[in-house]
Amino acid sequence: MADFEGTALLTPSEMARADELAIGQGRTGLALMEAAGKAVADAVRLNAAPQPVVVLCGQGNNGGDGFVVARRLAAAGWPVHVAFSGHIDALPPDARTNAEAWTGETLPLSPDALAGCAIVVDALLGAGLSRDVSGDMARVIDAVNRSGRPVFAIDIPSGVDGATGAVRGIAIKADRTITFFRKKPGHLLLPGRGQSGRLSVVDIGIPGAVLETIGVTLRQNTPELWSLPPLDAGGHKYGRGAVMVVSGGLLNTGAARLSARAALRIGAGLVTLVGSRDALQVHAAQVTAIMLREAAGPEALAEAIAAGKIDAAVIGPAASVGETTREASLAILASGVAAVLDADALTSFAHTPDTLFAAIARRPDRPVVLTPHGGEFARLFGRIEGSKVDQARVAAERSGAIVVLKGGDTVVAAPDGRAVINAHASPLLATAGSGDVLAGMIAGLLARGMTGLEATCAAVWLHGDAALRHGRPGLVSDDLPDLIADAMAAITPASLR
Ligand SMILES: NC(=O)C1=CN([C@@H]2O[C@H](COP(=O)(O)OP(=O)(O)OC[C@H]3O[C@@H](n4cnc5c(N)ncnc54)[C@H](O)[C@@H]3O)[C@@H](O)[C@H]2O)[C@@H](O)CC1
Ligand SMILES: Nc1ncnc2c1ncn2[C@@H]1O[C@H](COP(=O)(O)OP(=O)(O)O)[C@@H](O)[C@H]1O
Ligand SMILES: [K+]
Repeated sequence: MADFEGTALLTPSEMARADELAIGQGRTGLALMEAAGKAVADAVRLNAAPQPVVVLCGQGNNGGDGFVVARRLAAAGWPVHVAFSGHIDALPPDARTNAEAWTGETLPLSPDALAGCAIVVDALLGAGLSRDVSGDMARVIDAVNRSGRPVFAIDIPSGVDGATGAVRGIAIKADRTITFFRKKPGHLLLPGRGQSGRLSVVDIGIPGAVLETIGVTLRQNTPELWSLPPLDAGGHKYGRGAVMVVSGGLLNTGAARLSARAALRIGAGLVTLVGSRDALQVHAAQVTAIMLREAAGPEALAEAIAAGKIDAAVIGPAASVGETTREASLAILASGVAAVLDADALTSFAHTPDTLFAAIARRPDRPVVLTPHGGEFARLFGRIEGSKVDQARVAAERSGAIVVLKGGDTVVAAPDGRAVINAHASPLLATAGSGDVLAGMIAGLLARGMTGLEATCAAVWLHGDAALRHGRPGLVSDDLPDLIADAMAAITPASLR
């Protein structure tokens, strides 16, 4: 995976380390704080003509940034007051310096401090959030959220956990969040993403090189992380890879067909639906470019894989839960082709996850991708503590597979600990069958020869992009495969299409 550092996500403790490293290289904490406060003050000033602002300052360096914002807005002629409860003496040194430099009005931190202000700057809590918000601070946050006034959050909306995106008790609902150096997982994971509003990242003078020392393993999913394989002028369909999708039975064929259409659209050279004769008769009435092959039972599947020179297989969409799907999944895994296990294939191993993980471990040379939504994840992996990123990472390590923990904040994790958060998606995807499309897209890119993590991240991003392209209500999963072409075109230079 390309190492594009702009996509790096830093947990609050990694950010503190970045801060330390920058200070070790000659920056001062005070200069970083000044740059942070300036960036926020500039964002407020760009937004509107001067109007009354309240800056809510907490007891740490986030509050220190707030005092810088207050000073700078006041110097620019804006009416500003600060709301702060606590002892200036108890502030960390840089925050204290800035609190002492503030010569304007300071009110106690309470909902009354909002009176008469048109804009709120939230500098209550940032990376130092360490417990649930309660008491006076909770009351102020509640009053801000009810006030309807525009809120600029410094670093992260107060009350949102920067590592997990969780709301700790209560959190500011910001219109804009200005963070420093790099985004934090809590800006992308839900519900934190929803609390952050429009997010901007500003450079405050921390050198990018510190990322190498920190050893970042979490990134945001963007096209900078992967590239689609170029088409070869002399290429033929076999060179673009063959995908097999295992069909459900007579009355459950639609899901596999969605996967197959998606695999073909994303560029696999050949796609074959395999299943029982009666299921194939239904498919035959629906598909044209997709091929059909009768194969019932694990031996027949293995033969179909060999005969079709299959590169990647999908099993799970409406496959039915139980012995048949379990055995078919094991046959696919034993064959050594790249495999995407979705939906019923995952649930079929709910009581025997170790059988699945052992089958994956037997052929470590090829990628296996598991694509559970939250329910399927819990059935297969049980309860795992921590953030969505932590959970996906533990599951990937335990299973030896790339795990796609789906939802509005899909996390992709690899067994080696690399993980990616996807925020490029639309809630329109919460519709029956959209996961089946994703499974087919991943398989299509695996068949085209992309590595496991790159294929998976690319498919997740393009899947989200396809839904965003629909651009209006009423998306059904049948629409998605046909939107993939435009999604791919938008990131492919014309010369390579
Ligand atoms: N790391 C960096 O590179 C930089 C950090 N800066 C700012 O510094 C912030 C981090 O500063 P700090 O580490 O001092 O942390 P914070 O300012 O986020 O807060 C720490 C303080 O809040 C208290 N606290 C924690 N949870 C609480 C809760 N639920 N209710 C009430 N009080 C609570 C803690 O006891 C501590 O006193 C960043 O978010 C950013 O805004 C900037 O000044 C620029 C540079
Ligand atoms: N609110 C949401 N915002 C963005 N994407 C979503 C949202 N809800 C679901 N999705 C995506 O839609 C797909 C749904 O997959 P899944 O739950 O397996 O559905 P199905 O089994 O019906 O195909 C996943 O890719 C998931 O990440
Ligand atoms: K904040």
